[in-house]
Amino acid sequence: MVSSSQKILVTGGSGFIGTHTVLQLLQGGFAVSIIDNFDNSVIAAVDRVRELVGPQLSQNLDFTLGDLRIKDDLEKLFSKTKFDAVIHFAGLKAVGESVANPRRYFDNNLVGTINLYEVMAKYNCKKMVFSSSATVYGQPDTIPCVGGFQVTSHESLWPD
Ligand SMILES: O=c1ccn([C@@H]2O[C@H](COP(=O)(O)OP(=O)(O)O[C@H]3O[C@H](CO)[C@H](O)[C@H](O)[C@H]3O)[C@@H](O)[C@H]2O)c(=O)[nH]1
Repeated sequence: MVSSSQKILVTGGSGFIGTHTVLQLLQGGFAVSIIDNFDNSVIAAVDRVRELVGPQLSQNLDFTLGDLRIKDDLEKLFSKTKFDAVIHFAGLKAVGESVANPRRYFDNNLVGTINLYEVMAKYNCKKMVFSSSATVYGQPDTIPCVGGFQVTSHESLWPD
């Protein structure tokens, strides 16, 4: 493995924003672990990241096929690796589907995130970047949204 300063767990790291983030992290000298259940991605996305960073930095990337709803999947990861931080992208995000099937969204997004927090706490991992959504701002008067915007009443269950 190439020398790297910190180890970051990226949940949902084979998804759209996840792969871009993993690429930047590897190029920035971090070691990265991805956990993803391939609900909305494929292994080819991880292979492409490896291709882009090259064989040397690829040694700093490992992948686990796992599901945040299954706490044991997280336990296995955290018990063998000390993570400096977690970046959490593993979530479902189709607004229409979240209204049609709220239980699926509750399980994936809420239960998965609670499991993640609990296992992080157990292993004393205290840094988390949570990827939220601009939909928490409803229909803002101006774009782009910035952090100080008021969070409004939501138009669907999903941002909640
Ligand atoms: O329970 C789940 C649900 C999803 N995933 C994975 O999470 C990744 C999510 O990536 P997508 O390409 O579907 O989504 P985006 O990268 O575009 O979405 C990102 O930005 C969204 C905001 O717009 C949300 O914050 C979301 O969590 C975050 O991944 C996918 O690989 C999917 O397989 C899991 O591993 N577990």
